[in-house]
Amino acid sequence: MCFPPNTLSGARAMNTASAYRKLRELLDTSPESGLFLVVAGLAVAVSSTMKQQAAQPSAAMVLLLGALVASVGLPHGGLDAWLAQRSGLVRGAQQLLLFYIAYLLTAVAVAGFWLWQPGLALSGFLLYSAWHFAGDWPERAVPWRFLLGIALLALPAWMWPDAVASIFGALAGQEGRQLASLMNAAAPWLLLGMVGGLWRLRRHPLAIAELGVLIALALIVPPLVFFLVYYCTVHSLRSLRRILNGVSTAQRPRLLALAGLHAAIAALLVLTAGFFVMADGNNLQVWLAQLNASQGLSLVFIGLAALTVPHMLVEWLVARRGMVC
Ligand SMILES: CC1=C(/C=C/C(C)=C/C=C/C(C)=C/C=C/C=C(C)/C=C/C=C(C)/C=C/C2=C(C)CCCC2(C)C)C(C)(C)CCC1
Repeated sequence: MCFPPNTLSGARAMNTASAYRKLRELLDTSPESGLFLVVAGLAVAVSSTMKQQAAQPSAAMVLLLGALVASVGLPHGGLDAWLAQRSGLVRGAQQLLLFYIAYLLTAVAVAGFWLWQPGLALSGFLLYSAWHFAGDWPERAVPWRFLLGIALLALPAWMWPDAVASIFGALAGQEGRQLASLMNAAAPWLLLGMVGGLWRLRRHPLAIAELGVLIALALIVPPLVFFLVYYCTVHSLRSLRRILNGVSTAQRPRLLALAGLHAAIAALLVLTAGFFVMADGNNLQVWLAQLNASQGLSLVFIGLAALTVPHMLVEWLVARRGMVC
């Protein structure tokens, strides 16, 4: 079919305008996606100068990891007690106290299991994280949700085998290194399956864009940078936004303060537990001054693994009562 030239350019302009309007609408409902795309672009630009040092995570990188996880990542779990109360799972002060005790005991049990069986604990952590992270997108069918999450976590081990082996080695010794090489071998096949499964998200262009950028990010930037960009922008902020969307504007500052308070307590508890396990008779000041990158990684990731289990349990119990989190 032929059009006079001015009709064609008019049609093109209308298409561009409506695509732009659609993109604005999508980003308005999911502002963290816009932030993620910008931060991901910056991470790619910066990491081109970082590649060599990043093979072994440095102390500075681990310090940044700890600071960002504590300040941006932890708060999304800091509303678990509030969610439990709001959904009716927990009623009254006595049940709230029991909730806190159960939450802490579950976290301590996971950390204890990690110290006893680090290889198994790391494998379990990767599996339940894969399930948990895939919940950030609308895919709900069990095999695809697992595939999506596992592929995302395996991708860094493909292009960054040494860095991932050294991180997993710090977390679980030789078994951790073996797991990294298993993930390195599986990553291309998982990627193939994941890309093949993306058609299931065809009605969600923003989800496809995010996953496409995440795949590129996992392959281009060092593993800890990939984790930080995804975890802090997409995972944590999305989870907070979903909760805050369900309350009035007036309630939001109080909820954010509550999330921050719980995050600070959780970070302090993880540090205290780390001190008791790792200090080796040193006082707090000496222990903190001597903390190396490998111990810092253990503190952050074993701490996260321990908190993730009660966090996921609360999410599951609350979702069964019809609440979004
Ligand atoms: C409520 C409460 C509280 C709080 C809580 C919280 C705050 C929580 C949080 C939670 C959370 C916040 C969770 C998280 C999660 C996370 C995750 C799940 C992660 C994962 C990761 C991974 C899996 C990674 C991997 C890797 C590596 C390691 C290296 C590189 C590569 C890669 C990336 C692969 C407390 C205790 C105070 C008390 C009681 C109650």
